[in-house]
Amino acid sequence: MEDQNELVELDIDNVAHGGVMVARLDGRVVFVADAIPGERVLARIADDSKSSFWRADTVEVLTASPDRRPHVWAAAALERAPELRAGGAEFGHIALERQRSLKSEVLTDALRRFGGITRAVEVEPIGADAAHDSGRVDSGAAGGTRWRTRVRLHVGPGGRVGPYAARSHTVIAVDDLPLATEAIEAEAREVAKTLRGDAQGAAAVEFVETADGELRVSLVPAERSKTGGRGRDGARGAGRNSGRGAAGRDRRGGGGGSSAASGGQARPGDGRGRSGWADDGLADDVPSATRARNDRADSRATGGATAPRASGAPRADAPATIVERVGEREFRLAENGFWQVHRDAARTLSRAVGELTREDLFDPRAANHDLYGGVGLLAAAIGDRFGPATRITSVESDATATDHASENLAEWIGARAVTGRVDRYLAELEKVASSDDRRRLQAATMVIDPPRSGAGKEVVASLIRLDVAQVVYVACDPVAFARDVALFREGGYELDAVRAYDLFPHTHHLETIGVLVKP
Ligand SMILES: C[S@@+](CC[C@H](N)C(=O)[O-])C[C@H]1O[C@@H](n2cnc3c(N)ncnc32)[C@H](O)[C@@H]1O
Repeated sequence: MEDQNELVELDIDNVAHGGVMVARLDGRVVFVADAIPGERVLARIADDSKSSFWRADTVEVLTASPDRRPHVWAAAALERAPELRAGGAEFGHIALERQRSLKSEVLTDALRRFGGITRAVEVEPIGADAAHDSGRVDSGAAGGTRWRTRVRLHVGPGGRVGPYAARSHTVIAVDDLPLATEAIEAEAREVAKTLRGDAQGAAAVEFVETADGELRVSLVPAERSKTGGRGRDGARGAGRNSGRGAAGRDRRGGGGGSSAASGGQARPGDGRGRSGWADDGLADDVPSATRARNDRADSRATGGATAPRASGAPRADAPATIVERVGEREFRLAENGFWQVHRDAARTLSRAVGELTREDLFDPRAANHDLYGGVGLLAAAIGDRFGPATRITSVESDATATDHASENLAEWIGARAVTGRVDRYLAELEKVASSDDRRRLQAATMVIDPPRSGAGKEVVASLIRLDVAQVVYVACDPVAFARDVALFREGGYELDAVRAYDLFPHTHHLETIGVLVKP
């Protein structure tokens, strides 16, 4: 029997959820990183502690897939020792089209195993990667790069700034950040130089570039970084010093983590692991010390690259408000607030939600909701699609986001934003709803965009009991989505339209939108 660190030859069978591939060794499942189905690889056993499955890292490709490409990020390539490969681009060695077909297999498999539905769903490219299909010119570079407008890097020993290595918390040095916007990459380079030797007590650095090119940088203090920042689930965490440019600002990521939960049996991880800048860092509660820095004009003057600047004046605790844009519409949000990571994601999701919501089931005067609403992005998409008379309530656990949602939705007189946990909000609604309320809820469209763990039993059960007309479900985890779909099906709903988007190229992540209706 092989041991950890032993080299084995493996034939790669298929893809698992979580960015790893499946091989078998003496009948045991082995989850293999940096491989492609159809390949034969030499792999090093990295974890043999579980009886049901092992993990391994590819060290050499013996028979290459025709879809193998030079890794989009040298820091994550096979040429590096597995423990020094950057995390957060676990599909970067695969042709983009094949990446999408692998994601499609994962979604299709999840729907079949967990949702009881046989339906193949294509994963569609977005932004510049879709431009050749649509004829539309989008921002960002093609080839799945330069889309990440939110990045978290970590500070290691000696003030080394970099991503975590894949599947570990080792901070590794990198020369570039090809998935990040060019401005973030340039800024990260400067910040890394500044912090080298004097990390200023920071454990992480978080970067945001807004739609208007404003760059915000935050230092996350060591004492608070362990509580994380905010992932897709919006969990609160780290405090930080924040400001525009060179050291002081933050945000979350959509891609990320060496997640897993392969098609239902053995699982290579918990699906929310952290790796590299894909670890969704989003911090809160910013104390003091801002570094004022490049604004858009500065960025332009320097071709997007921004020079470092010494720390500026201290600032108040409250995070600054930034502006993001979807088409002509502006969204105000806290600099550390949730916003989609890919520069074209907000637009893609807004459009998809508008298009997929069933018009025949939509009643503008019903008790429509945008659950897990953030700053109101999807409520606005519904308002834009169905007009000024649209009634819609956004429910969001983050009070600052709710305040911003109220502002962002101000043009719809029937729109309001509520701070609360969705499960509690719905439970209360069930308790207090009058018969008129119940009729309005029965006619309602519920947009739900929960964290990676999904809406879960309680929320789905409430929506079923409220007997709502349709649920437009935006999901960043295909397995959690499929599980919730199964619950809806048990409650008499069926999955109507479903589409999926490659919002996180070169990672294993994908976004799915499904509409659930009563047949
Ligand atoms: C995936 S984001 C979606 C936000 C928004 N729909 C968008 O696209 O910008 C999920 C949001 O849910 C919030 N959230 C997480 N758990 C929640 C809960 N149990 N109840 C209410 N909101 C929650 C987070 O703060 C975050 O803003």
